[in-house]
Amino acid sequence: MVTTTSHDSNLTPIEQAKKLAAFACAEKHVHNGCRLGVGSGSTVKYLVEYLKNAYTSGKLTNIVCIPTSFLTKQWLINAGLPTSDLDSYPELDVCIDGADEVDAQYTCIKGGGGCLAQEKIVQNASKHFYVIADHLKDSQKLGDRYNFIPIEVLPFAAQPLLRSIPAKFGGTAQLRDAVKKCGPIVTDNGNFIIDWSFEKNVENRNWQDVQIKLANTPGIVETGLFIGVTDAVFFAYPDGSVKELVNTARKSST
Ligand SMILES: O=C(CO)[C@H](O)[C@H](O)COP(=O)(O)O
Repeated sequence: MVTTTSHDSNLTPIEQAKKLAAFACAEKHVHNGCRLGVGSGSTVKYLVEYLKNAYTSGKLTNIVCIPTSFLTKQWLINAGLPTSDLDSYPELDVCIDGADEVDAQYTCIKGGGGCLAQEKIVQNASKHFYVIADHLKDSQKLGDRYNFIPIEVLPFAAQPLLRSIPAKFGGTAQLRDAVKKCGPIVTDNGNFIIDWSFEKNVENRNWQDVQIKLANTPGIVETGLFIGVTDAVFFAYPDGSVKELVNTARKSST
């Protein structure tokens, strides 16, 4: 029996929404033979559930999954899904990932789970990028829903960057602390995360310009800003509805 239904009455409304978004997106955009980038985070866990069901039932065949984090890799392996890496599959068809916030221009903040560098690398290797999210991540303007931009930095550069990022761009910056470890979070790449709380009252901020300046700063590995790369977002609501918002600007450029 194919069990790709997404309804689960044991889930809270918000978890149910995450699951609905993941299932609806995968149902539409993951095809047989797909080389699939698999994002990170609690919404992606439902994507892995969908893939496991569809793959073991024979509904999906010949797929290969490329994880964006250590934890996603473990989930994929435990689910018995064919799992590989960018060394073997440097070009992917589709990447599906969660987000912390998506604005009206489809710009995303990612990295709440600290996996932003590998997520961006896998997204960049993929022809299409789809975001799955519950409705709480849907915003008009970055900052309406989420408070900071995660930035992965080399540990060697962390202290100067904690001063220079707010000095150049405003707001405040802090090193992300691990919960059960005495010290900062260490990413899958051995780096630290600076959470930059940007000022919310800046009108028409040019995020592309901010991204370019941050990316050109020595010691910054990557930022959680995903600009101009999202083909569509699947937002799901606790009432069971799912909206696919297609980025028409992106469609005409691909
Ligand atoms: O970017 C991410 C991890 O680095 C996640 O996709 C983002 O934080 C959303 O996570 P969740 O689905 O748990 O809300």
